[in-house]
Amino acid sequence: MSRIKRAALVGNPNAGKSALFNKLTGARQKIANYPGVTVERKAGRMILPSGEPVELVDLPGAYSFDTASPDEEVTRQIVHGEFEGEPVPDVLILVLDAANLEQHLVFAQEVIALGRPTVVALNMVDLAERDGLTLDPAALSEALGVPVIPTVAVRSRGLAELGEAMSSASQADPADRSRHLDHISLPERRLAAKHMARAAILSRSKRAKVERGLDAVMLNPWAGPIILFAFLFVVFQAVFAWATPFADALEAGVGALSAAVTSNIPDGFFRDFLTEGLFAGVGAVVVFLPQIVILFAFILAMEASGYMARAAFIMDRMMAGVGLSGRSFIPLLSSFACAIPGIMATRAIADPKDRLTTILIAPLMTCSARLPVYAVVIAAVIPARTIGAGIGLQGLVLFGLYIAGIVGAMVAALVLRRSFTKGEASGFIMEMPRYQLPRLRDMAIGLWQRAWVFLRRAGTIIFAATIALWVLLSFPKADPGESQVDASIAGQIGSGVAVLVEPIGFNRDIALSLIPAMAAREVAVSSLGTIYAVESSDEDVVAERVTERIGATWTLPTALAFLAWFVFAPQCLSTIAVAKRETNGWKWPVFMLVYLFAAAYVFAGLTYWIAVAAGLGCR
Ligand SMILES: Nc1nc2c(ncn2[C@@H]2O[C@H](COP(=O)(O)OP(=O)(O)OP(=O)(O)O)[C@@H](O)[C@H]2O)c(=O)[nH]1
Ligand SMILES: [Mg+2]
Repeated sequence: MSRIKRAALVGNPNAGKSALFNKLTGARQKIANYPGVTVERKAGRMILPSGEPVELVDLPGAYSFDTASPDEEVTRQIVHGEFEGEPVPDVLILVLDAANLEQHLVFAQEVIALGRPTVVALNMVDLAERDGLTLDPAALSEALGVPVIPTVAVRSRGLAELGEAMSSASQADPADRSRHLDHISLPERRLAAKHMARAAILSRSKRAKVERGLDAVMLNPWAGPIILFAFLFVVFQAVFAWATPFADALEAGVGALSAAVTSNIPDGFFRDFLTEGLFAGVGAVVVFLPQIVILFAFILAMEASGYMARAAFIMDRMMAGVGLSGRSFIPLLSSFACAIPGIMATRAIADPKDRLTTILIAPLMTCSARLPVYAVVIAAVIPARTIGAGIGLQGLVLFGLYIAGIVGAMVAALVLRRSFTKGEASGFIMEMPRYQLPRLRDMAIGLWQRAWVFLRRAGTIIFAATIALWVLLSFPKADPGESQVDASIAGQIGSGVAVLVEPIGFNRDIALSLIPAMAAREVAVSSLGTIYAVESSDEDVVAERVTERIGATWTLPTALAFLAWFVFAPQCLSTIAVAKRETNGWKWPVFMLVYLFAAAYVFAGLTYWIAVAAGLGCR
């Protein structure tokens, strides 16, 4: 008996490959309802019903083996056994969207023509049923010459049968598989797909399509953008309004812990480390967990429902205006979470210059690491009141900062496309995924993963950068009456840097916080927390909240300039590292650093001087 060692999931984008992969291996790969989610190979272990272990590889979706984009190239190489260090898979699991059969059968013929042991997972049969389709898997199997197993990946339906079919497929006689599907042209494949789909669909009820009605509104050239804009507006209102009670509770918790430490641990190095470094510093970032969770709840719902691809479609026209296509929109929207997956997602963009431009502007999209920075300053200097119709002023300012990032990105793209990455905008074709209600379980897992990422950052990079700063702030010890910050090594360095940033309205504390914040943006908040705690430790044992100190010591022009700085400043080492990897060298990441820092300096300066000129400087 021949044993299967390796199997690979292939198929069109958004067929449900990763959903199947997760169920078969117990992994938690990202799945979302738009094409181009998976951009690199991921391996996991599945156990066949016979007890045999198999290495299963999840691949990026592809439309054809005539590859256009870097992610499709990975799929082509692995399936053809050309991927370095990876033997050719023993069995291919060809995943088809049952509700989109005709389109998916075009690439399916190319896969089957390879003549390798293949099993078809006819996935999403639940959606096909919802659309009123009755399918005949046997007829499809007959037409394709390979076994066809109906599955519903997200409900684990059909998995055992799929496993059985994999075992027998690897044992089938190779002669059975020669279907002579190769050497036929694309138009011929399209025609054959049409016939096969017709034969496999037994009946099609005339059920009214909810989708079409919905899309008539969602994709309408007038209503579409208004709905998208309104949706984003609600998101940022919610980030402030809904999070407040939770954030307050967390803040009280951190305060109570700090107070408990102060009263139970004797005065000294260790106590200062806990209260000034850990609670005042790292704690100042952790309290933004509720905001992060709310933001991600919206992003995940947008991804799962199928609205993400609609948003890309709506934005395509505007993107074309700056020389990009709607293709760039999804990587850019992913960058709202974090620029790293955003930059990775550009692998789905075929045109190299489109892709490079998108990588270069991705850091301008407001990532979730900026949220604590924005939120802390907004809470400190913008009054928490409504400006009528229940619209919160703080949420409005936050929304404005996100818009500033988007506008900045568009202007940057416009300039880049006429200079460094010159070229025409390429066309945009994307299939619209079906609308689906987000599944609660998937949402919960997604939120948990994001919360965990945030907390892990707090416990690692933010912790390390803050503690390093705290140590530099604590030595040498100040003489009585002298400020500890002024006396410390960090204070000396801060005063040096302050000379550079004073023209744009930054004070010494800001200058000081910007240096460790090169590691990650949130470190600006934890650093300010630690700086203020060190400064106030004599009078006030329990650290004062950062927001109160900022409100009391910064002028409004300074606070606004600080916000403008963070719209542009590329303060994230990991983003630079990923940009280096994805562009194969240092040239573009260095370019990115230079242009973004220059923009940050200019715009922070402009903001400061305009605000001062407008008389906002008076308290
Ligand atoms: N209703 C239903 N939804 C499914 C099924 N399988 C997957 N989905 C959903 O379809 C969407 C796409 O699933 P993915 O697993 O990300 O698709 P993929 O083939 O990996 O897509 P790419 O990585 O872009 O190539 C997700 O929103 C899934 O939750 C299914 O059998 N039924
Ligand atoms: Mg996938």
